[in-house]
Amino acid sequence: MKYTIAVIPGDGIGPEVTNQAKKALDAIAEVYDHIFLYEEAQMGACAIEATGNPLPDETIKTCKNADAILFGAIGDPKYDKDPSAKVRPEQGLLKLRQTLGLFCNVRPVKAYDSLIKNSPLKREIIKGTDIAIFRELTGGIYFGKKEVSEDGKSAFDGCSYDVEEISRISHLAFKTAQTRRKKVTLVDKANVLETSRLWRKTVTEIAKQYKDVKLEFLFVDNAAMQLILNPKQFDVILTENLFGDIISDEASVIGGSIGLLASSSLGKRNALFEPIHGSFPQAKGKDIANPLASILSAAMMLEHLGLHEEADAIERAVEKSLLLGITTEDIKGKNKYPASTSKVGDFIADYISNQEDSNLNFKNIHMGQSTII
Ligand SMILES: NC(=O)C1=CN([C@@H]2O[C@H](COP(=O)(O)OP(=O)(O)OC[C@H]3O[C@@H](n4cnc5c(N)ncnc54)[C@H](O)[C@@H]3O)[C@@H](O)[C@H]2O)C=CC1
Ligand SMILES: CC(C)CC(=O)C(=O)O
Ligand SMILES: [Mg+2]
Repeated sequence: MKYTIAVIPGDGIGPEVTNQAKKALDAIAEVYDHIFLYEEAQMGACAIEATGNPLPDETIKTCKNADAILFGAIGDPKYDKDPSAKVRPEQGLLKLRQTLGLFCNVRPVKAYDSLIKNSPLKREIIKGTDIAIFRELTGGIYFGKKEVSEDGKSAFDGCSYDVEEISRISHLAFKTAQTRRKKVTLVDKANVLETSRLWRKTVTEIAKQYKDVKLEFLFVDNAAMQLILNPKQFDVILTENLFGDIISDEASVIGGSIGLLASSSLGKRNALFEPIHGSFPQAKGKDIANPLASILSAAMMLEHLGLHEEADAIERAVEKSLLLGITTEDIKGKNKYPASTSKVGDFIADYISNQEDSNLNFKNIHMGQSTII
């Protein structure tokens, strides 16, 4: 089959990690006889430099016409250091999510057995953790009215949600829970916020349609603590935009690194796949960033396209790389011969191409010094 994939590499490490995801997809295309047509588009700081606009119309058009969108990351210190900048890379991403109506951001978090021994968290606490975070992506405070007073001495960010915005993601969260361990935890701040009280009321009503799913509530401050103390209590976490953004970065510690966490952003017509991390500018051009979150985002994209076997093939390759220690320094540490970004990508692609060959000798897979089997 032929698929058109809009690719938005973005800024910082975005292009490097997206290139590795494309290597994995190219290997899949070869093994499973597909054609992936990549249509590259600009967004973020690079788009501001080139056009003055963080989300050019051309990018929106490319995304709308594609079967799926693969995105790297945006963001640049030039804008982070300048609070008065009126045009910012992040506006591009927010506008794309809003324009395409990508309201449901799914962020899976799992503890890989092969990484648990190196975790700062206790083995018995994280072993077996498997959480799906459902983060609302086009509402809440990120999209509310913003104001700065004329004298610059006060600022305002409004947060609003309506029943429809809460309902559509909640149904997806409950349906997913039905295929998993049948539990949804709504994370909110309903002891303080009106928007959170609307979430509780709406989700409680919706839960009546999913009687086989248990619904629990946690305040976000407690949820942040519970994630570290007892992450196995969670199956599906359902939450609003800001809370989901924050607790998913926290939850990535359970997974071993933020460089491992992939996500899908789903709308009615379009779907975008991206790592949860940002543009990690300190690593730009150094070939040290972990590409696995981007590669696993490509796997989520294949799953979305109905290519289940192909998605599994990528996941198996990722698990193998973790098992063999063919990993970047965020997982391995700087002093233990970490593999570079591109070497990890090469390994994943080679493994996909050759995994049917049970006699594959991993020592020969272009890993140079990082081959330690
Ligand atoms: N979806 C997106 O495009 C996002 C963009 N950003 C933007 O990214 C820029 C940097 O933001 P930060 O807060 O520093 O977040 P970040 O996620 O880029 O980096 C935070 C830390 O996570 C680690 N990290 C991130 N990605 C990694 C990878 N692939 N491999 C290994 N380690 C990794 C690094 O230790 C890094 O210092 C900012 O301009 C921000 O606005 C931030 C979050 C999401
Ligand atoms: C860069 C922001 C717009 C959002 C963010 O941090 C995220 O989606 O993870
Ligand atoms: Mg974030």
